Amino acid sequence: MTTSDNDDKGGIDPSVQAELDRLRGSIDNIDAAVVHMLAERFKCTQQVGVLKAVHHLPPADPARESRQITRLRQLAESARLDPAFAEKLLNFVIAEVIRHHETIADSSAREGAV
Ligand SMILES: C=C(O[C@@H]1C=C(C(=O)O)C=C[C@H]1O)C(=O)O
Repeated sequence: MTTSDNDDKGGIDPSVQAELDRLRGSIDNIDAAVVHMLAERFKCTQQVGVLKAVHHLPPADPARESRQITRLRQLAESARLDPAFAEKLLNFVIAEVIRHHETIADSSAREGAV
């Protein structure tokens, strides 16, 4: 990017705009895929939450999480993604899943008490 990429009216050079639009189109597609993949993942984890509540298993499984983090860090390294970022992202998602599992377990316990 140089100052010559902007015209006198402060607009963006059409070829730069075209490249920006192309890249942003791909970013939008990737974001949509991420949302759809997360939605599918949460559909599965909700079912795991019900299974755990019915069988009185704890909402969190730290041993499983630790295996997932090891695996995801390796995948991130081979994909040239920062492994620390991949770990943070997984922990963020897992924390939300555990919160859901706790809610499912609470409502299951309340239903059992009726
Ligand atoms: C989904 C599960 O429950 C929790 C959530 C996990 C996840 O989101 O990947 C992993 C381990 C558990 O703490 C599970 O036990 O598999």
